[in-house]
Order: sequence, then C-alpha cells, then structure tokens
Amino acid sequence: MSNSKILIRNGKFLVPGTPLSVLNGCMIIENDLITYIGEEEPFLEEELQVIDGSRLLFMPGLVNTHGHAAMSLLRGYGDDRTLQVWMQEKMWPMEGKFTPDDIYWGSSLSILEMMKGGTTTFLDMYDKMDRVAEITEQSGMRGVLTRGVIGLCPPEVQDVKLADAVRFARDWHGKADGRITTMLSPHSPYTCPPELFVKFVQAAHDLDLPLHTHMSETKREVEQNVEEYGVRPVEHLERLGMFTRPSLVAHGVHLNDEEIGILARHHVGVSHNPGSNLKLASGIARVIDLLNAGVTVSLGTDSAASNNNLDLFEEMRLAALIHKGFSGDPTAIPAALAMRMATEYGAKSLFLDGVGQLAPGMKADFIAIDIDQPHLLPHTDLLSHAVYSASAKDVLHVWVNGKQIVKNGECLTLDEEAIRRKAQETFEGLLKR
Ligand SMILES: CSC[C@H]1O[C@@H](n2cnc3c(O)ncnc32)[C@H](O)[C@@H]1O
Ligand SMILES: [Zn+2]
Repeated sequence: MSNSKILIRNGKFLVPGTPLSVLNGCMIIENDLITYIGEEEPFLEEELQVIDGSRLLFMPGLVNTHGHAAMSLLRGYGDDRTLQVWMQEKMWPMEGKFTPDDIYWGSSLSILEMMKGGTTTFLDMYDKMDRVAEITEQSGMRGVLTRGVIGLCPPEVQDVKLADAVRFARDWHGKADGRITTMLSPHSPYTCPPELFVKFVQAAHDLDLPLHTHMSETKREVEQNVEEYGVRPVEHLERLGMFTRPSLVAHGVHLNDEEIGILARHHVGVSHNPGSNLKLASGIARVIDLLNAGVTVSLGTDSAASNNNLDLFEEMRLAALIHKGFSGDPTAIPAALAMRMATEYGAKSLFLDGVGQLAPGMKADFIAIDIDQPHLLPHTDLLSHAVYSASAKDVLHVWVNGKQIVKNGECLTLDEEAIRRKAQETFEGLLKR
C-alpha cells in the first residue's frame, strides 16, 4: 500500500464523548487510519492532500448489520404481504432463477445504493457469495459476507451447502486488504433442522468464526418452533450450542423476558430491522428492553425487497421514532443512541475492532454530509439533524479504509451507468425465464 496522508480542515466532526458531540476543527488520516482529530491544526511538513471541510458534517460511516444485497433485483416485487407469503410465493420462485451473474448485478446495485447513501460496512447473507465478494472488493466497501444456507432439502444436499459456506468463509476471510470478513449462516431455525445447526456450530468452532441467523421474526415462527421442538427459538438455539459462538441474530421481534435474559447472558447481538419488520407487518422488536438488559442492538435494512430501500439514515430515524411511539416515552432511543446503533454498535455486532467511531487509531471509514441545505438548517444540533432530518441523499463524500469511494455524490470505484442498465435488464430477463 502506498503511503497517503489527508488533512481535512474547517470541518465539523461527530466524535465520541457524552456520548457523542460535534467538534469544530480538523482530522488527519494516514493510510487506513484516523491519526488525529482536534480543534488545533498541527504543523505538518510532509506532502499531504488537504480537503476543505467547511459546510460539511463528518461522521462515522454507517454499518448495516443485516441484508441480502442481490435481492434489490426484486425491489417492489411482492409488496404488502406477510413474510411467509412474500417469501414462499414471491421471493423464492424468482430467486430460484437467479444465476451467479444475476447475483453479481443485483448485489452491485445494492452496494452502489449503500455506498452513495453513507453505508461503509454491510453484512450480506446470500448464495453464490463469491460474486458478492468480487463486487465488494471492487467497490472499496467493507463487507461481512456469509453464505446463507436454507436446509429444506435432503441431508446430503444440506451437507453440500454447508461445505460451500465453509469454503467461502475460509477463502475470503481477511481478503481485500482486510475489508472482507466472513461469518457462517444457517438461514433460520425454521429452515434448518437441528442437526444442520449443530454442524454449523462445529464449523464455526473449527474456523473460529461468528454465526449469524434470522430468529424470532414473526409470531407464527415462534409458535411453529414450540409445536415442532417444544421450546421457543432462543432456547432452541441455545440448546443446539449456537450461543457458544459469538453470534448475531437478525430481527428478534418476538422475545419474552426470559429470552432477552438468555441473549444478554451469551452476549448475542441483535440486528434490529425496523423498516422491514414494519413493512412485512412482523411487529416491533423490544429494543428498549434489549438495550436495558445489556444486549448490543445494531441496525439493518434487510433486503430492498422488504424495505424497500437501503437507507440506514431512514432506519436510524425509524428506530428513534417507533420506540418513542410504542413506549409513550419521548426520551426513548434519543438521537445519540440511534446514531451509536448505526455505527459503533453495528461494528461491535459484526465483530469489527477499530471501526464505527471517529477517533485516533480507528479505521478511516467516514462520510461527509452537506449541512448547508434547507432541511439541515439552522445548525442548532447537528447530531439531531443527522438522525431526525437527514437521509442518504445528503451524503456527499465517503471514505473506507482511508480511500475515497464517493466524491460529490459520484461513485469513484464502480461503473454506475453499467450497474443501473444491467440491473434493469436482469430483472426484465428474470420475468421472461
Ligand atoms: C439463503 S439466505 C437468503 C434468503 O433469505 C431470505 N430472506 C430475505 N429476507 C428475509 C427475512 O426478512 N426473513 C427471512 N428470510 C429472508 C431470502 O428470500 C433468501 O432466500
Ligand atoms: Zn434477512
């Protein structure tokens, strides 16, 4: 890696402290790391790139802890249905026709949307993950990639899928200058039999990798779990040994007090996906209770087919609003907490050290939003504006690992026009197949 040094002066920076505050000053980035943030500009003799940060708010890049990038090909296809009907009648028949190239273009579309909208790290659970890794590497984004396995098939086919998940995780962990890490993902307790879950747990031990799964997303799923296995999903997964590994579960909408206690005791993270949960009418997760119990709660979009965008600003705002409305407490999920869920807690949930905050020694994954716009003025409280007033459209610049990947709203690393065209062509082709 060639040496690079960037000085950003005259900026406003969202930095850690009580619990987040805005600092007026400058930031220095050396190679992939932030090395200085402060009000005073240090004297620097070396050659460096200087960026004028005036009229910009610099904040940590957003971390999307649950999604299926390729599914943006099905955005708007199958709206207004429950999870089960949406998935079985609309998604699975179309996904069954996806080729590796389709997955490449669908994932490219999502990655483009996410990076232009201020997301710098995303988790992706899908099939044909080599193609997702390929576009992640090209894009410059940070990706936590995992081959999701649906085990509704004969045991020998389940084993082939598991072997592919293990092979992918081993091949790509630490690749792309360390921007790609991997996990192992049985899709859910209702699509994977217990024996398969146990094999995943063993593989996660062997590879020393974390596990990720969908869990307790709908009331029906919990009832089915009780009918089939005699216990609710959390206890079921605990018995199968899942929580002996570092784990992140997506959704966790339908949890009782005991289950929240189990998740907290095992340090299991929960990826809260408010947009998708509302749209599929799955319910509202007990986020305040989870946080009070000490569970790390982060934010995810799920796919663009159930959201229907990948705007993490929107998820932050939704998280801050719905839990106020649901609890009747206007102090629930204040702006600083929503922001931490989308950044610092996101990185923690994905087991990424040194990511998620603007501070010396952290990875230089950060974004700049244009705060000189009507909906972001006057500058009473920029943290409040970032959570309650901003959206993906306000993102001007994005850096990951010290490299700029979006400049003045344009992607520097991918062929945006080609991705737009191929995504549309791919969807039209799928309809004819
Ligand atoms: C093999 S992983 C991809 C698999 O997951 C399905 N999926 C997408 N969104 C959800 C969700 O909210 N809950 C459960 N499963 C979901 C998708 O259709 C893919 O087949
Ligand atoms: Zn999902």
